[in-house]
Amino acid sequence: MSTVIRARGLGKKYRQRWALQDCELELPAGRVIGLVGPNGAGKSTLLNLAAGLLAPSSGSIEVCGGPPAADVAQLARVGFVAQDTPTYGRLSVADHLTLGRRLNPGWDDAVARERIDRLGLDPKQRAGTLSGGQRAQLALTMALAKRPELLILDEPVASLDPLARREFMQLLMEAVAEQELSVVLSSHLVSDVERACDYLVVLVDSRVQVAGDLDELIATHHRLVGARRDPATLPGSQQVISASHTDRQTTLLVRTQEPILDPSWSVDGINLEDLVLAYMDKSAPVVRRPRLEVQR
Ligand SMILES: Nc1ncnc2c1ncn2[C@@H]1O[C@H](COP(=O)(O)OP(=O)(O)OP(=O)(O)O)[C@@H](O)[C@H]1O
Repeated sequence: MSTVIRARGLGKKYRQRWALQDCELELPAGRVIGLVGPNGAGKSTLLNLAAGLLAPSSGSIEVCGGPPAADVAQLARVGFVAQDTPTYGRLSVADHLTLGRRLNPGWDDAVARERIDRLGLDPKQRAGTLSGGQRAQLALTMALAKRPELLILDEPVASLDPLARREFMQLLMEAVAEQELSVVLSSHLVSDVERACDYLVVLVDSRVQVAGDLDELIATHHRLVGARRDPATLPGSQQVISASHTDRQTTLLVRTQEPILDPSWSVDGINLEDLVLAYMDKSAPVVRRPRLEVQR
């Protein structure tokens, strides 16, 4: 398995406050990786470090085998769409493609034109007069036409309506099917991750809580419901991620590779939303639990 992003003890501090801490990641190439977490968790910070727009305060990060944005070749390997899907308001759609062609050695003009055509964008229209959804699509088209090895998307659909969001994700998934591409996509919408991603990283309060293959994570996490019990009495092979109790009943979310044989538990599978919320719960004090949007 080759690695597209490798972080070792990575941290970023703004003045006295850590936005990202002790980050250890080994993200596999050729996957669509969902980076999920509540507002302020550190997602943009991690993605900006990966894009080379920020320098680490501690540790190191490697992208596509080298330091981010270290030279022209490294810059060409990575396509980045920042959170506000930036475009040049006074330039037309066609001007954007000309700019892309001049700035990027591996630019694929056929891909860019075909996508603009398919999206029904008028090449003469200024980017400043496009709708939010069209601007996001233009930014994605620019990033894809670079033919990057890694595409980094920072909450690309956050400001889009559900239809524009779906169209954006559709275009992305088509591109992933057509090009050999690794994608890291941040979102606080579980539904986007569910639809698009096959690998998950959950980031809460500046720390990575869990990272892994999505199917494997879902298969190894279970909800246990039974008579009230101290979670500390569970076998060592069962890691308790979250626990809640009533007077008589205990509900746990546990991670284990092994079958749960204790007949006193009723055992259920979980979905992605349960998984993400459990890891948020695990890291957050009850009084200030972070918010995660679950939109369908
Ligand atoms: N330039 C900056 N100066 C000071 N603090 C910053 C700066 N950028 C981010 N932060 C802080 O770092 C923390 C992480 O921010 P970051 O933008 O990485 O989170 P996020 O998970 O992307 O949030 P969101 O989902 O709201 O975009 C937050 O507490 C934020 O206030």
